Amino acid sequence: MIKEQFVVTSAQMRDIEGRIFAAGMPVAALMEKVAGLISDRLQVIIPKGRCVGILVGPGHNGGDALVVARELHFRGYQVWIYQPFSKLKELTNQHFQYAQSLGIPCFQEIDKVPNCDFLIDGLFGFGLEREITDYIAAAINYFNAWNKQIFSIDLPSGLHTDTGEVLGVAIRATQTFCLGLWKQGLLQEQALEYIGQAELIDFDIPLADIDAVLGEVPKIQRITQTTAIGTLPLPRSPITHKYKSGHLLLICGSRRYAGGAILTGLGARASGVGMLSIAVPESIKPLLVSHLPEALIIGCPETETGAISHLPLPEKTHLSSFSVIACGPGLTQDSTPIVQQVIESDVPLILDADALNILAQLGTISTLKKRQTTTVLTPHTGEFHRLFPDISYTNRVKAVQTAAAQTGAVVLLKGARTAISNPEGVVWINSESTPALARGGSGDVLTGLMGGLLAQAAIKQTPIEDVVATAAWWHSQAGILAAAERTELGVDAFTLTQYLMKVLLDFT
Ligand SMILES: NC(=O)C1=CN([C@@H]2O[C@H](COP(=O)(O)OP(=O)(O)OC[C@H]3O[C@@H](n4cnc5c(N)ncnc54)[C@H](OP(=O)(O)O)[C@@H]3O)[C@@H](O)[C@H]2O)[C@@H](O)CC1
Ligand SMILES: Nc1ncnc2c1ncn2[C@@H]1O[C@H](COP(=O)(O)OP(=O)(O)O)[C@@H](O)[C@H]1O
Ligand SMILES: [K+]
Repeated sequence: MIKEQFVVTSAQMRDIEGRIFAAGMPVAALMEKVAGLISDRLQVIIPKGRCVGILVGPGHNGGDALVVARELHFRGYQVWIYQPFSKLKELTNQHFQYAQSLGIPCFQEIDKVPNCDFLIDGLFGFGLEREITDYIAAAINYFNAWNKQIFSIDLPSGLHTDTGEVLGVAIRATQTFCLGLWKQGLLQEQALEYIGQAELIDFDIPLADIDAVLGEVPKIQRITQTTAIGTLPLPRSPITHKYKSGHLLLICGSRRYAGGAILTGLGARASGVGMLSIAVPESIKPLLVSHLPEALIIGCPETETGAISHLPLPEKTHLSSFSVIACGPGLTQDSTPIVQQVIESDVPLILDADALNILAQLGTISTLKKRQTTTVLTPHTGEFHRLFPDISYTNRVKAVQTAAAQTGAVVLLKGARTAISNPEGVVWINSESTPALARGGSGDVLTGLMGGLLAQAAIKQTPIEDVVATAAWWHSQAGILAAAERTELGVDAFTLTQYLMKVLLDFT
């Protein structure tokens, strides 16, 4: 595990830091080390000599900010301090006294602070536990209204460390310097607009202390390039053959949504899967053949609305001849029998889009209870709510953990920060993506890509949730790459499929 992978709650961070102090590291020394690292980063970002306003809170977040204030002051920046609190923690108070003794202007009244272009937010860190109110809330609104660059220490002040919820009001940061280990709240979708650009400031927390605190609880991890690349079916064995690289069956599409079937097929193609079969209604079979000549297109009998009515598999090729089945994109809700059939099969299964809506109608938990093999659900928030009406997804980490535990499935909740959990509560969070993906069809691409990767993973016995996480990472990295070359408006789902391969060229 690399530092960038760990994700902690405020309680876990408190325990980890507690071990460091108990081992003899003086708190003041750690504060000096941490704030020194932040000062170094800021001196690279903020032009020399500029005016910098330091917002100081009552706890050690404020202590960090005061050390930063002192360091920038000595480096020639025009520093002032806003510190409206009457009761400061001991160490914070000492730093405050020293800053005043250096002649750094300090203000307690908000309307006295001079204007400046850069603010350092050291009001609250992972010690914030209750709603921010009255004059502190007013101050945060006041500084947000300046629309200047704000650099937050550890977390934007006002965000709940674990859920990312805004506790009354929160600083809208341009950049957030997260200290030591990623806080869970920074990886939650609802926090995104407050965090700005987030980066980790590593202050050499010993792995032994991390393991001692996180060891026994289910891991909540951040997907990184390292973890994702490590799960890819690369390099290939020189003596492999097409049946050793998995056989994926996609069941998708309808007369109304032919495009969804094509996009899912193209996502699967990009995964490198050895054999690809795609079951679609007979009437759109020619279309699929023309887009995916390498795939075996199975034309299915269709309902009068043009949905798949059942699989016409010839006797010899029954479902269990496939490594994985991915079912759902573009099916419409008129294809319940086929969804029931695949759920009742003993083949590893991905359910997406309309297959999820049908599953919700059939009864999520009761229907899936019968399954003994791998099931992956890939809802977006709307589908999630239909599947699990009683699970709140304010804390998306808790939401996927609960849904996975209830169903025994791996649950991927799509969004700006996609979260994945296995039934034991092991969570992956995809912390890098792009709003360019927020377009119809990009989810279909993910389903195909994921199906292809899972079909290949069966060979390597890779944990299912690791493969699902790699698919989410690969998919969003392709979106990021495409957006960089074509802007965030230029990533339609078909284009996205064309960028999937470029990602690997960049990273392998
Ligand atoms: N552990 C370490 O030594 C290290 C910590 N580090 C740094 O310290 C940060 C953690 O420090 P922390 O624990 O002091 O908490 P922090 O967030 O600064 O302040 C919370 C204080 O605010 C108060 N308060 C809370 N809610 C409030 C509200 N709504 N409105 C008003 N007041 C409110 C509350 O006081 P209370 O009123 O509850 O007595 C509490 O004392 C961490 O994020 C990192 O930046 C690093 O330097 C590494 C070494
Ligand atoms: N704001 C966003 N930022 C980053 N990724 C997003 C955002 N909104 C949606 N996505 C991603 O785009 C895809 C949308 O999938 P989905 O909603 O299923 O679309 P569709 O069903 O139309 O294919 C998902 O992978 C999701 O994670
Ligand atoms: K802060």
